[in-house]
Amino acid sequence: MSDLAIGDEVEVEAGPIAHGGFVVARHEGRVLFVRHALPGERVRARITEGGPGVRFQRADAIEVLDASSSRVTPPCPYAGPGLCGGCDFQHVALDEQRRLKAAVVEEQLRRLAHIERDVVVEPVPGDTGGLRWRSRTEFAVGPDGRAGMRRHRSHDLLAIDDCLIASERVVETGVLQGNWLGEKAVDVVAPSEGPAVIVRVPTDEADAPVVTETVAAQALSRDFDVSARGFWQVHPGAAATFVDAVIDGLRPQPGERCLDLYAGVGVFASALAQAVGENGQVIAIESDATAVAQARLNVESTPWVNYVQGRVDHVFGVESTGRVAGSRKGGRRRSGPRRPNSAMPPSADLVVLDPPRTGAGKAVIGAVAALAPRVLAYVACDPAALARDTAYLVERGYALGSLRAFDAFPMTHHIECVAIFERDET
Ligand SMILES: C[S@@+](CC[C@H](N)C(=O)[O-])C[C@H]1O[C@@H](n2cnc3c(N)ncnc32)[C@H](O)[C@@H]1O
Repeated sequence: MSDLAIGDEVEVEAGPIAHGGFVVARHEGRVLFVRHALPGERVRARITEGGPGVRFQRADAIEVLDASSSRVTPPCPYAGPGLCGGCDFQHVALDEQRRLKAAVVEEQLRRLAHIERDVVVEPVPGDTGGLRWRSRTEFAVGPDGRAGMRRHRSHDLLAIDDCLIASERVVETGVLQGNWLGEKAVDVVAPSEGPAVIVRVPTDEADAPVVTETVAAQALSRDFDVSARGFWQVHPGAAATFVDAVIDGLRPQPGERCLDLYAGVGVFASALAQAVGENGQVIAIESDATAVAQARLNVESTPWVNYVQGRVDHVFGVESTGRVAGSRKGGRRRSGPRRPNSAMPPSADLVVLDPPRTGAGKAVIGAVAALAPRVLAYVACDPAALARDTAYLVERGYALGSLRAFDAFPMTHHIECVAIFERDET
């Protein structure tokens, strides 16, 4: 067993890409998760986390001894070992970033759901070389009041004078030149319409303005109001792309009953409402009170959408195990019987699930499957959560149909998938 300590340096051969954007390497039997390396490269890696006796350690590739042909000079001067914790793929050619992300989705599906699938990662329409796409960026504030980025897995602040993935409109607010002394962070939002806004976090968070975001999808073309601190896809092309992928996969018919779970301000609920018409029904569930208040206004013109505020597991009358997004660190969900909310129907034709990174979980998947929908669309920002929930859906008699993967977060390891599940009639 290796007894490497933090700060030690070793020469290693970089193996395959892993979930989280690291490559897997081995040193004297110990697994190293190495940042800033590419599969097949020989690198000098410095241990950054984990000491003797742990199962794996983290490391950063501080020198490339034998480079991959897919390696490029990072466009951003703040990307690299020990620097900004944001972008971890700036050293990778854009096409190869997408191949690596595809490999991660394939590997998670194989390992956690026992499904073999070739995945192709598509660019989001309108993407310009993977830079200047981020319409919402939260900057940390240092003790001197300057806004910047945190170093990887650290509270240390890196002062920056530009962020190449942030939209020009975000940077042009002057946020990086301002003095934000006394704030924990500043959030800058460049909505589809109106000027970019700066929100101080957390002092006047409660006063975050409402901004307008426009979705120009084939399935839907309209504006949505959303709090500047609320959830909205950060790539300007993403919301419309996901709406179209979901509607293409579900093929809603007039009069159908749909559920939109983890519904945010109503982007999928609204597209479903339009597709099923006034003889149909959409029940949308969202836990965040501000998002629900905005959603009710956003879907006002389609009164056949019923918004229910609450946690999806509680509304279904089940209790998920595991950590809840936003709960105390390490907190566990209580277990015990609950009653489903009276708004819950006995059956549904179509279901959209768009959970946070933790996924929906076995209990929610079980409750959804019990409604026997003919098709489900699962919008996933974490391939491991998608693969786990896929396994639960397969156990409940659903088969994975189409799977589309989108590069909605270029220059980072993150990816978004839209998976379609149909009842397995075989
Ligand atoms: C990935 S976002 C999707 C929002 C929306 N579908 C969209 O595309 O704009 C996940 C949403 O789930 C909400 N959420 C998180 N945990 C939840 C839970 N347990 N029950 C209901 N909503 C939850 C969040 O507030 C957030 O709005």
